[in-house]
Amino acid sequence: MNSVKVGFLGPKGTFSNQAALLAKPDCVHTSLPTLAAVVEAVKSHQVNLGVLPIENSTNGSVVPAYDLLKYKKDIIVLDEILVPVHHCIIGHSIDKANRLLSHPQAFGQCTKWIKNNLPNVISVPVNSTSHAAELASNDQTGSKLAISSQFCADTYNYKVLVKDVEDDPNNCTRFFLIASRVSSTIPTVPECTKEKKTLLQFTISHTKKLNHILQILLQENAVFTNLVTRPSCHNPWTYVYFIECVGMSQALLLRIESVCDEFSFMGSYENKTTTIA
Ligand SMILES: O=C(O)C(=O)C[C@]1(C(=O)O)C=C[C@@H](O)C=C1
Repeated sequence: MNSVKVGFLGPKGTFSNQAALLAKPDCVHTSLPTLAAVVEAVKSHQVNLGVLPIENSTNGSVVPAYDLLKYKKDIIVLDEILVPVHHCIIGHSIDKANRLLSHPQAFGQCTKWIKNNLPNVISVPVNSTSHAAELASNDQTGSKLAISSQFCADTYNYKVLVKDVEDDPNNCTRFFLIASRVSSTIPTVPECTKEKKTLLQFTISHTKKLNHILQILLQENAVFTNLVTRPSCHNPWTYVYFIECVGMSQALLLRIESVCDEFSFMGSYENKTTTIA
């Protein structure tokens, strides 16, 4: 066990906990109550690393995670971690239930099962799948169910009523492994190379500059793997852009930066999702 601390959205038993164990099995894993607490713990060096759910293959971008990365020049992404996500129903009784608890992302990944099996049950969003499982398992009235994981059920010996309720059996969530850009214990300035995936964050003075940036990427055969926009929160209908692409180079970074108002190279890491054929 090494002394490097990895923060994750807890309590223990979340998919974020699984991501931390997958990425850094020999580190100290620190449970935190919210995604904001994970980012803050990294920034304040309470932990050396953090895992942040960023995108699900069924439900799309984890918007709160992107909003936590907005304008954060002191956070760097060191890696992406893919966790297969199989949801189960935890609780005491399907028939008595009138509330279904889980993380909001989980509801969006289990829409078919919920519609077919619990059409009249009220979905109640809570901070994480393991918190949901704790509430449902401790509810003696039997009125609460949770969407959570077998990992969580095994961790606390909770009762699993139904397995694999996700819409897509290939359901998978992508996590960023984040660190403080100014870290004494972690090498945090990954080299930007053509083979790796690179994450950039920027703002532009006019949307037509996005065309220019796309043209620059096209000229250099860089391949887009993801593009997310979030409101700038400075002026209506202006955005912070997060782009990931393979084939970035230092020279390309400088050309893109010259077009942007604000620009941040947020990290470069092994591409685990996109075949660049
Ligand atoms: O609640 C958890 O178990 C989490 O780790 C969060 C989270 C997410 O934010 O997407 C992670 C993976 C799943 O997609 C469901 C929820």
